[in-house]
Amino acid sequence: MGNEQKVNVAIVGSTGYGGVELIRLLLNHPNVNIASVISASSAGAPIADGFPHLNEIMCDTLDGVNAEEIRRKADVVFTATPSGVSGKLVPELLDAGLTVIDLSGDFRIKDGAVYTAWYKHEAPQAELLEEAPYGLCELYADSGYAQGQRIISNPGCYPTATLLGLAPAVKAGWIDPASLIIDAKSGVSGAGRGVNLGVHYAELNENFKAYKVNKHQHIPEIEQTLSEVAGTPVTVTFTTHLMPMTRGIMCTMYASLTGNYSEQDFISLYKEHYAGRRFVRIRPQGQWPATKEVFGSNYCDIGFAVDERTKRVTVISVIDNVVKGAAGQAIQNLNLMMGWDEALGLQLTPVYP
Ligand SMILES: NC(=O)C1=CN([C@@H]2O[C@H](COP(=O)(O)OP(=O)(O)OC[C@H]3O[C@@H](n4cnc5c(N)ncnc54)[C@H](OP(=O)(O)O)[C@@H]3O)[C@@H](O)[C@H]2O)C=CC1
Ligand SMILES: CC(=O)N[C@@H](CCC(=O)OP(=O)(O)O)C(=O)O
Repeated sequence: MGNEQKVNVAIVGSTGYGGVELIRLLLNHPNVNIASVISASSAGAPIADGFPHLNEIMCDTLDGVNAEEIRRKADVVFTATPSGVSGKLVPELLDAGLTVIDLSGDFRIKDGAVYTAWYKHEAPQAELLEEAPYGLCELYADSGYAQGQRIISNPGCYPTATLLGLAPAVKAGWIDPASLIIDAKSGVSGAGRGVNLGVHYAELNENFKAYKVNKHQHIPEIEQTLSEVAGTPVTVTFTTHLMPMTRGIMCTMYASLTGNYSEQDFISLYKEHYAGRRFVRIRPQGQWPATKEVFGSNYCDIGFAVDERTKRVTVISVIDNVVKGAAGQAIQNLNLMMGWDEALGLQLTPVYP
């Protein structure tokens, strides 16, 4: 495809971890031209000044945040901006005629009051919350949710790993939705590029800590989708931990079985549920995924253990938070929105070792 036929995209928040990963992935996307990389704080500087790994790969200068200027250069814009920022910026971008894929939490929760209760700031307008489909590709692609949309809300990193790991069993009625416990761990890049004491090297190295216990903003996002899948309100116990590693999320999830289902039954159920979905890989019996096995890729790997003694199943789900949990899934959403193969630009083998 010649450059003139490619879709021109812009990235707001291109100096953050999500934005810079979008750059890495989109540079290899056959149908996309990165027309503008945008920064609120460093406009005018060459992007490679702050990111020397882009030297001689990307010579662009950072643009400022101006909806009309973005529209002059691009058709689609990724907003890899903090929650609260996206909620205010996205309406301006839509008014300028742009199509938006938002990576923040601002458009995921469909009830504005619930959003405000968890995120502690005002929700975007209700019409936009309703308009923006929740882009969890493997759960909704068959409904054609993305095609023709002018805004898609990209799921959160923890919800992606959790929902892909639990939805098929909840939908099949094999686990009691009242019994769900999710023990989640993330690498520190999940907290973004900003510096604070909690992510300081000396605080995190050789350490492992829980945070936001029962207060994490991803709880309502997880409950919203599981309730929809179960057809009944679902609440979850969800505990997040920080791991001394850069990338990766592992969710270890526990649920009570509603019948005598074996590990092999779970493997068959999930393989059927995700048939044709290339980014979900179901592990064979007795094999549980590790974060390194998806590092740098758009895969979500899932494994199971059934405990006949306790009548519970343990589901283990891993993703790379920056790829499947953010930039990779956002590109998957772009592909679906454009009617392209969902894997375009995303056929990445995990980095190993
Ligand atoms: N990191 C991850 O693993 C994941 C992140 N997300 C979500 O994606 C979004 C981006 O996350 P991440 O990249 O990690 O965050 P970072 O903190 O690394 O980057 C955020 C970027 O937003 C830009 N920004 C801040 N304020 C404004 C503003 N007022 N207007 C325009 N741009 C602004 C900043 O750059 P500058 O000042 O140069 O403009 C910065 O580059 C967040 O909403 C996050 O919650 C979702 C899933 C996973
Ligand atoms: C390790 C770490 O701090 N992770 C972040 C994930 C934030 C995120 O992705 O935020 P939204 O999806 O809500 O936009 C956290 O736990 O808050």
